[in-house]
Amino acid sequence: MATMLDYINEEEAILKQIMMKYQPVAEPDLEQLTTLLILATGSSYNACLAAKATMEKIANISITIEEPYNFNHYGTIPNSVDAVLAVSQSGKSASTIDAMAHIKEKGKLTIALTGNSESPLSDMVDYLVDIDMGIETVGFVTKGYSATVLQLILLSLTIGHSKGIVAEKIDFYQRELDKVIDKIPEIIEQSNHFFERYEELFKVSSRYIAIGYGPNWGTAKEFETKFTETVRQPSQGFELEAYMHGPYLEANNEHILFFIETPSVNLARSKKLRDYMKPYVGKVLTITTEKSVDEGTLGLDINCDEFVSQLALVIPFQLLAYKIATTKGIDLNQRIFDDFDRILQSKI
Ligand SMILES: O=P(O)(O)OC[C@H]1O[C@](O)(CO)[C@@H](O)[C@@H]1O
Repeated sequence: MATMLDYINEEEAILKQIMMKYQPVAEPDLEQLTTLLILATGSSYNACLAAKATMEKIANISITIEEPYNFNHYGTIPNSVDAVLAVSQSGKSASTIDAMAHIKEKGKLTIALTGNSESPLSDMVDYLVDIDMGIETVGFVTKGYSATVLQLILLSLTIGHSKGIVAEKIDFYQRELDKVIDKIPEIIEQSNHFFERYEELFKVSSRYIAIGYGPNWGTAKEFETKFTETVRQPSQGFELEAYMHGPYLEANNEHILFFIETPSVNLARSKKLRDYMKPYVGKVLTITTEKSVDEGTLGLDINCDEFVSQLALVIPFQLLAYKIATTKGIDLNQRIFDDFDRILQSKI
């Protein structure tokens, strides 16, 4: 039976294959695109949040991401929206399918990004992008998450190309993406060592928090989803400034705080919060694309653009989720809440 770890180890090959196949083609449908509404839930929502700032920057577009169920019941589509993109790795999330069926009637350009070309989503839309990540049988998705982030960034390169955005920008991002993908095996190894260093602490910890900014707000939210699904103890991901508006008041010595950092105008603010919080929590750990400066830092040492750093920085959290769950004695192959989908029908 394939495990989460098997899929984490496949990420480099899958992402490389996606990069190799990618050709920026000008799509007439995407030429006028300036405002995009995205519908996605769970890890797919987090992947969209992680890709949002990068897509906006590359393609000169503005993006809003909505939870499909809420949007379907309470949302409205502003006239300014040019296209609606549904993202679902399995293609089976009922809320995403239902919302898209309604949107179809509104006459907007519809796009789907899914790993399931047999899904009803695929037939429904004007423009289909295959996540092209092969099979992932483990519900706690890892390679599918990373492939979704990459495909979203590549979609923005296609949009940018269709809008006539200069080729240098496309070349630059393709090179940056290749650089990060090449580093994946090393990141997995570094993350393993980091886990071993803190295994005894992780084994007994009961509250986990991750704080990120920009594209890594999405990484923090994916940490939250992954830890909740696997470690099954209170875990929350916050945007840097949002943590300072209430959540810090909960801090105590049972908390492990992960700071997700990469060079940015926001780095100094993250460091300031990190230094402030240190005496009030059990442990402050940093996961950064920079070099390690102390034992509490997992420094990936990748000199990459902030807008592709989310592809690197999520991998330690995927690995830690698997390893911490395992060291706590959780058997991730053992299905739980087996009747959930039958009763709640959140997946078709
Ligand atoms: O991307 P999909 O297939 O729509 O799934 C969304 C989410 O649903 C779940 O499978 C269960 O809620 C999550 O693990 C996943 O992130």
